[in-house]
Amino acid sequence: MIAAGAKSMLGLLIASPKGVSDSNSRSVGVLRACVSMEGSQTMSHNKNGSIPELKAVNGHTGQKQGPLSTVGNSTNIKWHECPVEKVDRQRLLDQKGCVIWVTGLSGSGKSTLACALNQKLYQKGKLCYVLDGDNVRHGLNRDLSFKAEDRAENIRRVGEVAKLFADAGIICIASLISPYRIDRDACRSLLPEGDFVEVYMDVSLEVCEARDPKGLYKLARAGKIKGFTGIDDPYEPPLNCEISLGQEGTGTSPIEMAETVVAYLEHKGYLNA
Ligand SMILES: Nc1ncnc2c1ncn2[C@@H]1O[C@H](COP(=O)(O)OS(=O)(=O)O)[C@@H](OP(=O)(O)O)[C@H]1O
Ligand SMILES: Nc1ncnc2c1ncn2[C@@H]1O[C@H](COP(=O)(O)OP(=O)(O)O)[C@@H](O)[C@H]1O
Repeated sequence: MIAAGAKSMLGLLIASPKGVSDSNSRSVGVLRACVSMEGSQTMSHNKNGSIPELKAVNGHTGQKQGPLSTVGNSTNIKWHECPVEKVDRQRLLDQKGCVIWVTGLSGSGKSTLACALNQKLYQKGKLCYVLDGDNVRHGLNRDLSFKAEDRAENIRRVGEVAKLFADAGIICIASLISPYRIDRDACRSLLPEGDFVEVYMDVSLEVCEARDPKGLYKLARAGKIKGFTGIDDPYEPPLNCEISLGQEGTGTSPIEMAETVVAYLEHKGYLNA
């Protein structure tokens, strides 16, 4: 996709996470598309074979704007603006950054859908990243248990990370049980209207329990796992999600479900800048 001139270089660099939500719940940028060109070398990208012009070139590498703020326990902080903005990254990628939030019981098919969707979008040349609950608990969230406040913190962190990916212009697929409505709604409120797409895996407990691919329901029923979602811990289904999958009469294979989500994204204009 990227044809670089001999001495040109394009990198997606992860900058230090300075971002916090301001009062407008503005998207935060920590992924910066950095372009370095030497001499007359040029880089080509996108359909026209050229790097899109920056929306606003202000001749400096960044500046701190606005008054000092206090956000949570962080005092005397200032927002740092960069000349490369979300809109520029989106034009580079020819897509719009957003969060596909997949919620449902354990065994409802969240991870399977996330991977099938990632694959479909990849085949369309779209950049995605999957944040899977199980996987994120291997690293960033390894300090969290399954008690209610830790699940809330799990969702909050993944919501913030997903917001950063969306700000990077990436289609971020977050697949977590995320059992509590209030936590999912808090993640929704971090993003601009429309950029949070809640996908509910509407698969009954009976079906999930019959699948039981990890044997966890069996352990929970035997009392060997306490506080298991659906057994002795609650799951609150969404009231107003964008997409509901898994009901009788709709395409229920992972591929059909992924196609439903792709069609939604296409219809809403997320697959073009
Ligand atoms: N008590 C309890 N309740 C529910 N799930 C449990 C529990 N203990 C371990 N697991 C395993 O952890 C996976 C869910 O992690 P999540 O981060 O998605 O959960 S949550 O959103 O914080 O509720 C979940 O993975 P999935 O089956 O992919 O959903 C389980 O394998
Ligand atoms: N659409 C589907 N139809 C039938 N079985 C599915 C479907 N999606 C996933 N599965 C199966 O259900 C089990 C749980 O899927 P998984 O994606 O791991 O769920 P979750 O991430 O919600 O725990 C796996 O054995 C998987 O092969």
